[in-house]
Amino acid sequence: MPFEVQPARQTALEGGERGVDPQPEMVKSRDLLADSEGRLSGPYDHRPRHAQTSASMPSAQFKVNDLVFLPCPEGKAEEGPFLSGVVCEAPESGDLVVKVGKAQQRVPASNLRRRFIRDDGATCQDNTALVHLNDATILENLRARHEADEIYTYTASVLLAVNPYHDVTGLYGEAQCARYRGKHIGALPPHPYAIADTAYRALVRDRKNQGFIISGESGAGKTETAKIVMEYLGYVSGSTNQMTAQIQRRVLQAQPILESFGNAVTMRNNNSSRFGKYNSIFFDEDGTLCDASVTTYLLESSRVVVHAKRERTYHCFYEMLSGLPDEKLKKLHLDRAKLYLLLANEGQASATQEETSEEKRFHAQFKDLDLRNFNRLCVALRDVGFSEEDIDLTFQVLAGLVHLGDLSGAERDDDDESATIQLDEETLQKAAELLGIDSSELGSALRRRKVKITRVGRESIHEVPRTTLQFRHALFSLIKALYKRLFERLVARINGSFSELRKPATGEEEVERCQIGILDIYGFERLQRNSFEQLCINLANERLQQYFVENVLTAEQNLYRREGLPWTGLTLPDSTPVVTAIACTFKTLDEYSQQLAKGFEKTSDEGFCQKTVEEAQKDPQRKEVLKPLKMSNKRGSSAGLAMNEGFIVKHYAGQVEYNTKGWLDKNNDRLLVECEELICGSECNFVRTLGDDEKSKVLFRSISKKYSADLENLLKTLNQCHLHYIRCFKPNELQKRSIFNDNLVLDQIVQCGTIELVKIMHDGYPNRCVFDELVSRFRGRFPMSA
Ligand SMILES: Nc1ncnc2c1ncn2[C@@H]1O[C@H](COP(=O)(O)OP(=O)(O)OP(=O)(O)O)[C@@H](O)[C@H]1O
Repeated sequence: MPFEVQPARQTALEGGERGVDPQPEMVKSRDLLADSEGRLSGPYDHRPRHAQTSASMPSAQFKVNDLVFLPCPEGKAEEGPFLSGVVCEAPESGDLVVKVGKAQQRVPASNLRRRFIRDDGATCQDNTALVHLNDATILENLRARHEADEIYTYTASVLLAVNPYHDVTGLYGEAQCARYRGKHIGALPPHPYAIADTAYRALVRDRKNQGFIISGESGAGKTETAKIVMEYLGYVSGSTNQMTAQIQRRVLQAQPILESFGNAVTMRNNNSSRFGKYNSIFFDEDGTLCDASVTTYLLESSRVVVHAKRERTYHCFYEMLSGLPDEKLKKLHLDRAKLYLLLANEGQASATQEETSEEKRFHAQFKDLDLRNFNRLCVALRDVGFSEEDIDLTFQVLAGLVHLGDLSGAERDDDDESATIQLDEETLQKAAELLGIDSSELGSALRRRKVKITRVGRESIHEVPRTTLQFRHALFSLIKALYKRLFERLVARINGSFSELRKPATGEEEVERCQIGILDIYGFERLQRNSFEQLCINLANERLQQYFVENVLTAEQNLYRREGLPWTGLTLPDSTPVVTAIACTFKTLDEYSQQLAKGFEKTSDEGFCQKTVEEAQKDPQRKEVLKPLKMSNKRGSSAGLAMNEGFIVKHYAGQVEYNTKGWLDKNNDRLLVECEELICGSECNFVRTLGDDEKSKVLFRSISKKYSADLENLLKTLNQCHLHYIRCFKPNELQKRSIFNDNLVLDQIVQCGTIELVKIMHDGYPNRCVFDELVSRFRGRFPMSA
């Protein structure tokens, strides 16, 4: 190499015996981590060193008084995954004796992890700077930082964020943005502002697209972190003119709209995003914000009609009921105090008085928040350019859906083939009026279905009563389709509002723009009942995890090999078998959904499930990751499912049991023809535009195919960006501050590949620069002769 890049400063750890430090207690931590000028080593700021990262160490490597972690004995998991102790006896071979509290126990060396306590009690801002690197010390570091409200920690270039579940004073805002502006990573405590600043400077300097992948479980803090990043980008890109200021405001104001319509209270998060989103912010050649857009992915539309106990449907419904003034509610025939079926949990149609009171109490806790968020939503809608009429129409459609939902408790005497469903006429009228649909046509479409009968070569259409199940299916499909399209309409309006602000074309060539994309996508899900939506969500997580492995971990190892560095390599997780298994599952699902749409009576969810499992078992790779349900008894699996009602997928983040009931239908984007005709024929312009009047009367349009294609497009977009990763962690399931559940966090650390990342970054060369880039940046400073 003609120009050698010096690794960063050497630390005192360097050069010691591999993995053997001087007696930790006797060495000042400052000595260990300081360079020759006494500066503490921080992120990107240490030479490669080879600490032990795995638990398996020979006993000879331990000495008496060494601090260690040992795994918590089985059955005591609630105490956390590790116990801390100190070595009291270290024979050359055989088990060591470790003191834990007052007790002593014999432990094989391979079960021990080394521990180190700094004299000053300081934590590490970058996990790669930990003296001993293993899962237990990373966990300890994150816990100590979380306790001190230092919620951000680097792992080389990846930012880890542990949700504080409260507003940490002084952490954000303009003064903090100003502090981070123009500073190198590591100059200040870890922060999303620092990563955002790095991305922005790289965009301006190198004219290269930048991307943020923000990942983590539900409730880990992805959406909040995405907003923090956007806030910083808005700040740093300045508001030099009115248009920029307006775009900035709209980018930020789009978020409450998306949250009201796309987020809901779930068991894991009171503000859970039930869709994925990719926010793109465009900058012109001077780094001024000039445009923005948002792309959304697969809204969980089933939540509009069913949600579990102690969960809610989308916020906007409750916000509307809490916030609309009385006279507007009256016009929409809504009663603030009523518990509507759409807004209550699944069992409400037949709930006892006690259950209804409990449900009301559950909803009451969100009342004030709903009211505040209603006002926030209205301000945001106006800021983004919605007229008062548009806002009223949006609530009108929501109210129409609420009344439609109230029809869902209707029953029919299914023993009498000629009987039709008994619908409450007043409710039907209210729904029809608000949606601009003729109430008798609405009633008729819900009560009867059209059947094509061919006799002696002649086709005729007959109407037959729907069974209770068929009625509910038609009603729910109508509600889901209208809500999903309303959501898509809002997203389109938000995007349209950015283009309205864009500079009018001057006839000159469009300026070259670069973008920063921020991906906030639903985290891995393993619920009590996992359906089609969870498989889609988990596929996205598999693909993104694989992307991370390939683009960060594998790329890093390849670079070391190319540069001729001594590197033994790590075995990295490979998502390919799971991704292939899901792709094959979707293919089979499409075949079956298509057949169902065409009216093949024998096509069933069970048939699809059976074929999926059978096909997987024939393929040596797929059968390792997609398995039949484990039957705990003859009747069903542990979750009570029968053999052909589901399957198990072994994801990188754990094993998930999927329930395949209803998938053939869920996978079809086309609405029943009778219901589609109602929307397209509405007297209300706004509702009519929500119709899908595709002329080709195809009966099936695959949701899984569209979703997979969207996902691949997203990955292509990410491929064109320089990526920055933020991994969010959830410290407890209770959504409470100051609780750090070690087991829960350790699971997340392991699942997201942090251990491998730390190992690679720590043992490798965290500072590097491509030779050509270096030359071009510093050319001006070289002597003429160079
Ligand atoms: N940096 C933060 N500061 C304060 N509170 C936070 C922060 N990050 C998250 N929270 C709290 O945690 C809650 C959940 O965060 P968020 O909605 O961002 O999670 P998520 O990962 O996007 O979840 P989901 O996948 O369910 O949408 C927030 O409503 C907020 O109360």
